[in-house]
Amino acid sequence: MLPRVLVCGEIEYVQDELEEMFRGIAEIVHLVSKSRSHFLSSFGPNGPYEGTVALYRRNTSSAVIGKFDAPLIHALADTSKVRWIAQSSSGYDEINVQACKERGMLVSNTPRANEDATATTTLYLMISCLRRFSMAERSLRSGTWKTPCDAAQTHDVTGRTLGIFGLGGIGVRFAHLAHAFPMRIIYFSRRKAESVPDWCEYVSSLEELCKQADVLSLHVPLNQSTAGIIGEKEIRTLRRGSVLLNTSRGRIVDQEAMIRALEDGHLSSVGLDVYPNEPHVDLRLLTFPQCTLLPHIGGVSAESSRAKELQALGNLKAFVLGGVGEDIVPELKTGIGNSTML
Ligand SMILES: O=C(O)C(=O)CO
Repeated sequence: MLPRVLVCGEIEYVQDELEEMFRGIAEIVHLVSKSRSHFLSSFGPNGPYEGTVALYRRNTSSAVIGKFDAPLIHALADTSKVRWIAQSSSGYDEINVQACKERGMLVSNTPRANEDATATTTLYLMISCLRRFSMAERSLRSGTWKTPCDAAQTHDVTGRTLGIFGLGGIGVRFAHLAHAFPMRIIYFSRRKAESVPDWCEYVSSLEELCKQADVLSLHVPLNQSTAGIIGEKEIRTLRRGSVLLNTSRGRIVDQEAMIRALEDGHLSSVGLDVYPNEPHVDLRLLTFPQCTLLPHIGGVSAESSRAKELQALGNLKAFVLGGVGEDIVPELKTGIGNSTML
C-alpha cells in the first residue's frame, strides 16, 4: 500500500500536475473533515487519513480544523504517522514549530515563491501612501473628484530614505525595486546580509533604522522575538510624518501604538496588507483616508500562487521519496526552536 499524503486546503493551480507528481509514490487524499475532532480521529484504522505520512497545508484549512497549535500537533503525533508538514506560504506562524520539534515532525515553507509578488505589493503601498493614490481614487469613485486630496500632503518617492527591517528574500527584492527611484536604502537584520549591493547600507540597530528612515518597511517573520517589536518607542523614534509599511504579519506591530501615532499625526500614513486578527480589521483604521489598506493579498498572483503550490508539493515529494524534503524552516534546521505559534 502506498503511503498517503493529505491535502489540507485547496490546490488551485497545479491540479493537473498533482496526480502526475505523486503517481506510484503516494496516494493523495483530501481533507473531508468538518471539525477538528473529526480531523484528529480520522488517522486511525479505516479512517479516511489512515496511513498518512505527510501533510500539505494552507492557512485556509484553519477555518475548519483550526491552527496547527501545540494541542493539534501533539494529538497528530499521538494518532498518526505524519512526519512532515509542507506549509504552502512563506509565513508559518500558524504552525507551532516548537511542538513539531518535540514530536519529531519537520515543517517546510515556500520562501522564494512569492518574493516578487510581496515586494511589488510593498512598493505599491509605499507609492500609494506617499502620493496618496489610493485616497485619490476613492475620491474620484465617490464623485468628489480630487477632494479631499491636498498636494501639500503628497510627497515624491525619489530622494527619501527607505528603512527595511529584515533583509530576507522579500526585503532584498523590495530594495531592488525601490532603488530604481532612486531612494537612499538602509536596512537592519538579525545579521548583516552577505552579497548585498553597496547602495543598501546596513545600520547597527532597529533604533538607528527608525531614526533615519522616512519610510519603514517590515519584512521579518512573526515569532516570539518579533511579536510587537514595532511598538510605541520604535514608532516615536521615526521622524514626524513618516510612513509605516507592513506586508509581513500584523502582530509584528503594536496596533494601538500605531493608531495613536496616526491620530496625532506622528505617522503621516500607513500601508498595510496584514492585520493582527485577520480577517477582522480594526474599524479605526478605516477612519484614516490617507492610509492604503489591502486584504492580505501581498503574495497573491497567478504566477506566485502556482509557484507556491509546486514548491510545497515538491518538498512533500522529496520527503516521501527520500525521507527529507527541502525548505525546512530555520528553527528546525538549526535546532534553536525559538519560534512558537502566537
Ligand atoms: O506567503 C505568505 O506567508 C504571505 O503571507 C503572502 O502574502
